[in-house]
Amino acid sequence: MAVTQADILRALELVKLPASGQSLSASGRVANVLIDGGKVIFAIGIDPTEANAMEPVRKAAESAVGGLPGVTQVLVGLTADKAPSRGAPSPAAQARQQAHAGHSHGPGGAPPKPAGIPGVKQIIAVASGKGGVGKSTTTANLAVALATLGLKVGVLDADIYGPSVPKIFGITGKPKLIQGRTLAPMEAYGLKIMSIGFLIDEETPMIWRGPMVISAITQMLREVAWGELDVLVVDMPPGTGDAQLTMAQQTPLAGAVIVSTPQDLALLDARRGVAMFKKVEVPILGIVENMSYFICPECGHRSDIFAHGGARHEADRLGVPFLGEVPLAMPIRETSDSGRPIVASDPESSHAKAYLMIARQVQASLSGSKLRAAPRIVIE
Ligand SMILES: Nc1ncnc2c1ncn2[C@@H]1O[C@H](COP(=O)(O)OP(=O)(O)OP(=O)(O)O)[C@@H](O)[C@H]1O
Repeated sequence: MAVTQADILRALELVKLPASGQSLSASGRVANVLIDGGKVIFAIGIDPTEANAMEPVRKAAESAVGGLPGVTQVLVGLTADKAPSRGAPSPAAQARQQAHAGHSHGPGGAPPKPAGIPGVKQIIAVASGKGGVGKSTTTANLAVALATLGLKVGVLDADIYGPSVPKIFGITGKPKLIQGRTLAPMEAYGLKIMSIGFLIDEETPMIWRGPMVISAITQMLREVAWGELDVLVVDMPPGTGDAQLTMAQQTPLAGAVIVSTPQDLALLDARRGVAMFKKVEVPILGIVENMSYFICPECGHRSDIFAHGGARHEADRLGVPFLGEVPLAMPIRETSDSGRPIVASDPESSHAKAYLMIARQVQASLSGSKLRAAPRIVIE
């Protein structure tokens, strides 16, 4: 007999919340229950600050529901997309409201910063205000370029909506479990690589991917044997919604690179991206203008099809560094889509040199910044 929502809630009565001892079913935190034959997927609503404390609850919920007759697979995610049922809005929602209202955090109101990853010196995010602007291509080439400069580099593909890093690096297969829950990262071009694409199957419904962000990012950051890294480059999900904000809050970021194309609409989204990171007090390392101008593959002629230079202008306006421009060029697309990022496969090309210039600037600003310090809490 197929499992029902009532069966699931009954099983979750046995799972207790650490602080109150209340049962998970009674807490009203269980949301987005999807039942597909023997497959059960649901989310547990939390404040982003509770992510670590609620991880054991998530695991207990998974095993409680996994024990029900007829259940073959269970996926449970912690989500801050939905405010928990305690009346107060989640910090993610508060931050978003403040972003709209143009307020900064009040006294003591800065969100607590997550702990760093042992062995990983600095973590940077590559983000974009909207999809399809070349964020993953930039992540991959920037990572190879940073390695070319002599750094030990890892790449974490946290783009829950379209994990494309495995394809860009030509990686197939699954990472190996090396101890308990710890995964060995995959390797390519001297980089350590982990992707959300290795952890969720392609059929996971889109609507459920947002709620997965906290548990997915926690797992990929803390349950992967990264070893010693100078820099871990995180390919963020595109956009500036709650999922992205939560991820920016939950990751101990030293800074963020924003990728934009030169069109006005993309720049508007890039501005939102800058605002999002500023809101959670992550320094903006700079803006990259991708697909800045077009190089004709036949004659090498350059055309500024989108009136290039918009991102440089926008960076000036926002008072953040402009890191450089990358042309819309066939070899970039071909190498990226065939698993050989151009900085690795044609390091002497002008395109690879554009990424190297960006990497040099990123390295320079990182060497001037340590991992984010804990926030200063002011009590007035
Ligand atoms: N500078 C460039 N020149 C030519 N093609 C490019 C360039 N940058 C990216 N592309 C191509 O554009 C497509 C989208 O790029 P990519 O996947 O990097 O974007 P994205 O912003 O990460 O997208 P998504 O939001 O879907 O994750 C890919 O086919 C990629 O090869």
